[in-house]
Amino acid sequence: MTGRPDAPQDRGCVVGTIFFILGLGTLLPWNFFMTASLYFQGRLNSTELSNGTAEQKEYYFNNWMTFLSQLPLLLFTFLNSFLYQRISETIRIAGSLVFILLLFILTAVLVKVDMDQDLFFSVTMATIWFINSFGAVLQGSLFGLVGLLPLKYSAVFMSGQGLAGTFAAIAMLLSLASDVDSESAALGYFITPCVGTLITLFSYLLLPRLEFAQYYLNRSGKYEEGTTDKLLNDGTPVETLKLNGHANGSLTDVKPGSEAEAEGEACPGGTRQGRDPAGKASVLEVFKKIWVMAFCVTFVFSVTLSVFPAITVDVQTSFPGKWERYFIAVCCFLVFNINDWLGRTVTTLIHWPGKDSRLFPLLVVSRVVFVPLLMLCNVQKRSYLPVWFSHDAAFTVIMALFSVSSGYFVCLSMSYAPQLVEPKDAETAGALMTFFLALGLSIGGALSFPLRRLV
Ligand SMILES: O=c1[nH]cnc2c1ncn2[C@@H]1O[C@H](CO)[C@@H](O)[C@H]1O
Repeated sequence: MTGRPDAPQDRGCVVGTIFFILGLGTLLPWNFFMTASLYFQGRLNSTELSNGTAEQKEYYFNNWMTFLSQLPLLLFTFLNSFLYQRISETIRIAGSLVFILLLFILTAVLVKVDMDQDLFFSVTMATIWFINSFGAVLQGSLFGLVGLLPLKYSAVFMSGQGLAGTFAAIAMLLSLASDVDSESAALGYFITPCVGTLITLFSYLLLPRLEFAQYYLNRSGKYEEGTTDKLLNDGTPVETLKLNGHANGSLTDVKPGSEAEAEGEACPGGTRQGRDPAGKASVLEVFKKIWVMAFCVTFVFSVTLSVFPAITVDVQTSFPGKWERYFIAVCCFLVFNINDWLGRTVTTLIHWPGKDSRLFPLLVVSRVVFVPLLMLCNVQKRSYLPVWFSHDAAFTVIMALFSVSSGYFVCLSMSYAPQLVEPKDAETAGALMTFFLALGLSIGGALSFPLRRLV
């Protein structure tokens, strides 16, 4: 670690905490929305009387939800990689958060509104599409932003994302244990993300006021054109950190200079560079430098989503009785999310294998063994495969290793990628990696259908 004499410190880890909240805030809403799928299905599957005969219409809610969440995620993370420079970062991030907030308020209000099933289905599907479109722009932009900070911050951001899943799993468990009706549970599932999104929005707006964030986030010159570029482009330490105002005025009153000691971590490229849009590498050039990490994140998520949750939710406990009710919530969702979070969080301390190591992609590919291992657990109903691991403990151990490794390798891939390019291209690298993350989620989700049939 090389100290930089002119780098301000992240006093009290405020910037770290903000990025943790931003991570949490990007995934919390959608995780809660998915947890409420029983409420949606309950509203859609009640029997309706039409032409005098009772009729139950099949909406294939889960399939549509998967499709209409993955498609905009792929589309908008892809578009964001190319177009992010054309729309100001504040608009992309704050704007997405505001729309996500409004969509959740709408969903919460609809809990209390009686509605024709077809209309309810259409409104819900449109909501799913828009939440994920804005979520994609939000994530792509934040991964770009966090790539400009030292490596540790990517890990902190992803750790926040991991905690979102754990919260959703705990909420699921609480609602199971407390026997609340599906309407009240749904209200809780939609109001919590409203509050979460508001906190996230305020945290984001605080960022430009912090010296540490200004120092790193302005290195790419995203807040200003012209003068600062020339000031910073020569790569020599700058005594006075002179920053222009944010394009929309939110970055002002920067205290000149920094008396702080080095934060203890080097910035990605070691030299400060200003932003010169014309000097940025093309998306293809950036891809050529980060393709190994892009492959890794895609592969890790493809393996993870190919069995979780589609196959693991069908595992049955070897201890019938009261435990049966909680088994999936605990051993599938809680175990996955806690360990996924742990795996992400340790990368704030451990970075092994290194970003150029061949062992890294090798370990990522070797995670494929978890697919047969989980298929050989007590998945019911099954047609072809034998049960090798019928005991709950065996399933839990396999799940724990599967999810720790998922979180660990995803987090390292996402953190390493911006370090493989010049600082001016770190934002493009982060945005592009978000697309590959989404690609992994989609490939995994698609593979889960044939794999489930193979069990
Ligand atoms: O939109 C997303 N962005 C980033 N990670 C996601 C997203 N959706 C799901 N996961 C991640 O996929 C794994 C299984 O659910 C979890 O690690 C979760 O955090």
